Amino acid sequence: VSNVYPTAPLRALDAAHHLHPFSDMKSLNAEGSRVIVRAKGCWLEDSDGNRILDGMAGLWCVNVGHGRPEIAEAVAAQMGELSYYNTFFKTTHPPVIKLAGMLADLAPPAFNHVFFTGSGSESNDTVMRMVRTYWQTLEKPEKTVIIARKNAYHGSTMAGASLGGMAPMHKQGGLPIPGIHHIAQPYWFDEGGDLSPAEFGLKAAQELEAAIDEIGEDKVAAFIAEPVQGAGGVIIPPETYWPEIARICKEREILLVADEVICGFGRLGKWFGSEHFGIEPDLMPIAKGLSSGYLPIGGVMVADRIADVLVNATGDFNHGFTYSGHPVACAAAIANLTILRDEKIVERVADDIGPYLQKKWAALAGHPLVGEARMIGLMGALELVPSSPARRRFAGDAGRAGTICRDFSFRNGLVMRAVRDSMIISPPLVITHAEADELVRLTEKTLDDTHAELTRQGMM
Ligand SMILES: Cc1ncc(COP(=O)(O)O)c(CNc2cccc(C(=O)O)c2)c1O
Repeated sequence: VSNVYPTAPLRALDAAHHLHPFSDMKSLNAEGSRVIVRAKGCWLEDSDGNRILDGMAGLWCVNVGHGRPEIAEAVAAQMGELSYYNTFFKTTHPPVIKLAGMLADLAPPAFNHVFFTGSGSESNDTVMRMVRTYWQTLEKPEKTVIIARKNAYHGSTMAGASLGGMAPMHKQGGLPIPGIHHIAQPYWFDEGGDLSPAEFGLKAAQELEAAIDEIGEDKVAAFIAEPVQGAGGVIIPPETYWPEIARICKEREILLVADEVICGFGRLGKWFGSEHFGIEPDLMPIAKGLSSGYLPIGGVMVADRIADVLVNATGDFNHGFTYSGHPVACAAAIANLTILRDEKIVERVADDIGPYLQKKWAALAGHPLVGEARMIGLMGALELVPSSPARRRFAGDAGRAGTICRDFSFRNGLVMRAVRDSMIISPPLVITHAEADELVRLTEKTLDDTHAELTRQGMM
C-alpha cells in the first residue's frame, strides 16, 4: 500500500518552513502549494489523488519519464557500494569513469572530455572560469568578456544569473557581475517587426559582430547561447541565425558555448541540440536530461582544442565542487543514458513522436487565443494574443493571460509552463501518441477556458 499524504497538514508545514525557488511566498502560502507525491511515466499524482499529465517533464528534465525502476536499482546498488567519494587529489571511482566514457561516445567527435558539476548553474559558472583560464593559458589574459543574450537563461548562481539575460533576476542581487555583455535574442514574434524571420535572424546574429567590434575582439572570450532558449519562452531562432553566429565565431577569435542543459539528451531529436543546428561549439554545459532529474548532476563537455590546452598547459585548474562526479549521481546518469540509447528514444523524437506532436501542436494556431504555435523536437510554445493572428500583446501587465491559462491548465490536469503570455510544453520524450493526443485535448480545453475567462474580464 502506498503512503497516504494528508494535504492540509503538509501544506501548513510547507508554508511554515520551506522557502520555494522563484516564488512569491506570501501568495503561495495563501493559496497553498500542490503536494506531488508520486509519478510514473508522463503522469504525476498529487496528495488529493489527482492525476496530472506532466507536460513539462518536471522542469524540462525528466526525459525518460518518471519512475523507471532501472535507475532506482542502479542508484541503490551504487549507494550500497560507494555512496560518496570525491574526485579531487588524484582519486577517481568506477561510476564517474564510466559516465565520462559514455558521454565521450555519445557526443560529437570533437568532444572527448567532461568536467562534472552538480547543476546547470554550476556548469555555467565552470564555463566562465574555464574560458577565461583557457585564454590566460594562451597568454591572452585580456580576453575575459562573455557575450550572451537578453532573455537567455543560464542558471541562478551569480555567474549563471549574470550570463542569463533576465531583468527580474538582475534586479535582485546587483547583477550582472562585470565582464558580461548582452545582445538581442532571436525572438521574431516579439521583436521581428516588419522583417521576415530570415532577415531578422541575420540582424539578431549580426549584433554579435557589432558587440565584438564595440568591446574589442582582444577583450572577448566567448559567446554563450542556448540552441533554443527554453525558459525564455521556447525561442526557436530563424533558420538564418545559427549559420551566421557560427560564421562570426569562426572568423573572430572567440569561443562558442552552446548551453545544452535543456536542448541536450534528445530534446530536439539529437543527442545535443547543437547537432540539430549544425553548430560546432567549443564547450557544452549539460545537466537536466543527463540524469532525467533523478539525481542532481551537471557537467561541461569540452572540445579537444580546449581540453588540450587545459590538460597540457594550464597546470592546476583551481575549480571544482564537492559533488563533482558524485558516484551515485553518476550511476543514475549511466542508467538514464543507457535507457535513452538502448530504447532509441532520441531517434524516436526525431522520426516519430516529434513530428506527430508538432503537427497537432501547429493546428492549435487555429484557436482564437493563439497568435503563433511553434515546436521543435519536443519543446513547444503557444503565443496568447487578444486578436489572433495579429502579433499584438494583451493590454495591461504582461503575463496576466499566461498566469490565468497556467492555472486552468493545472485544474484541467495538465502541467504547462507560462512564460509571460506564452504557454510552454516540454514533455517526457517517452510520451506516447495517445498521451500526446490527450495533451493536445487538455491544451484545447485550457485555451477555451482561458478565452472565456479573458472575455469575461474584458481582455479579449
Ligand atoms: C539553458 C539552461 N542553463 C542552465 C540552467 C540552470 O540549471 P540548474 O537549474 O540545474 O542550475 C537551466 C535551468 N532551467 C530552468 C531551471 C528551473 C526552472 C526553469 C523554468 O523554465 O521554470 C528552467 C537552463 O534551462
